[in-house]
Amino acid sequence: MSGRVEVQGSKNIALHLYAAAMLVDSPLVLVGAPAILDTGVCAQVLTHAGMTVSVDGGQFTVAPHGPLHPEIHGELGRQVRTTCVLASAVLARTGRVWFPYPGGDAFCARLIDRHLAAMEAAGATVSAGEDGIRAACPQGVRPFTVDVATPYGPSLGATVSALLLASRAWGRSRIVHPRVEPEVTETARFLSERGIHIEWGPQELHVMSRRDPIEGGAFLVAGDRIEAATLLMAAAATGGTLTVGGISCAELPDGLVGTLADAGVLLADGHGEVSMRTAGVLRAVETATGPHPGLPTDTAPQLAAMLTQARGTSRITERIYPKRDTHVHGLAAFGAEISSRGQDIHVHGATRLRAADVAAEDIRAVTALLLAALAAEGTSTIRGMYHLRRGYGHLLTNLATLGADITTIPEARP
Ligand SMILES: CC(=O)N[C@H]1[C@@H](OP(=O)(O)OP(=O)(O)OC[C@H]2O[C@@H](n3ccc(=O)[nH]c3=O)[C@H](O)[C@@H]2O)O[C@H](CO)[C@@H](O)[C@@H]1O
Ligand SMILES: C=C(OP(=O)(O)O)C(=O)O
Repeated sequence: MSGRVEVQGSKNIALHLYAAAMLVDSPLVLVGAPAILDTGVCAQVLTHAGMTVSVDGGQFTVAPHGPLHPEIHGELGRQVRTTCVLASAVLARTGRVWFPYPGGDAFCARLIDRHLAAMEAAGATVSAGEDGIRAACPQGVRPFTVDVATPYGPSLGATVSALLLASRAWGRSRIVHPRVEPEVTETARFLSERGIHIEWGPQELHVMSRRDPIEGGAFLVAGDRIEAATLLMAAAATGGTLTVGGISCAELPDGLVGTLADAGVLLADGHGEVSMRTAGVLRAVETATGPHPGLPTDTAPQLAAMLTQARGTSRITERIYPKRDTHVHGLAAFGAEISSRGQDIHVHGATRLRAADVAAEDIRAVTALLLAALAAEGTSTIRGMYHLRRGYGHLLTNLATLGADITTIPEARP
């Protein structure tokens, strides 16, 4: 598959900005909002909380009017991962909130204790029930110190929750062991541009907020580095060449660029685009996911699919989640020599994949299976497109532009 395509705005950056949007006191437009199911769900969450929201042509427009309803809608909140971050914004604004347990991909336990610790540190009494969690601080949130480290490294989501709480805590707050991922730095840039003073130390983040209104204005959502990685790997797995617009090499994490280079996938920076070619047959790699700028955990399933076409035995070690391997049995159905043991996934190649009928359980697993189907001989059927639509707006159209022949069949939602 070869050609030129554009990535849309980043799913995971946009999802955190939708939460930050609940802090503004005047209209805000997020430009480049991805056309994904999660964007629609967040728009409804904000509407339920009392904001006026419209989503049109990549513009997510939000206007506050009056006090917020202190609740994240139960059914909606259970559909996205950033529920605690959305709840932190409501708590920061109203001094109370009820929210359901988060949704998102269920590839393993995804704990939320650090989000709750940030709420408690900001003065809230937090009580967890069967259906959801209530947090209340009738006097409003106050400046605080919270450590967002977990056994798997600092939490990205909890860092953003703490940032949002600190932005309305009127004083100086400290976030210890923050996660420095683009989702965090872009949310911090959004807040800084709106008058929240943020200082980055080696192990700490200091946030100074004053009682001034937080103005909306406009903010551009950065390109989706995970979608770009998915497209690059799809082209590499099928022996093609590709140019991806809407992103630059500087936005691709070093761990991703280095792993691709080791596999023989060479990238070159253009003007706001990345070009890719392969240096002969793909080679096996030994790599591990890790904090930014390491190899993102959200690219590991697609990488496993690409490595089925690489000569030798590859090893991908997962360091963010204890186990993220729901793609492994699906790839094996295509004839891939792949196994999962503890945090390691081994792939032996190069394998001539054969068409398969498979079902995917989460967003990156579904794209890994799609990559395998494109590299395989024959026509495959992949179920679970709901997961794809949750995070990719026009991946199928992009793949078709590059030469894939894909037909979508309506299926019931899980
Ligand atoms: C640091 C990192 O790579 N984060 C990834 C994580 O973000 P997300 O924000 O969803 O997850 P976190 O960074 O919060 O979680 C990372 C790890 O910490 C644990 N944890 C988290 C919060 C908490 O309160 N307690 C706790 O123990 C989680 O179970 C997980 O093992 O998943 C997203 C979707 O795959 C990815 O886009 C992010 O890149
Ligand atoms: C797991 C992911 O998403 P979520 O956190 O929304 O489930 C992902 O983006 O790879």
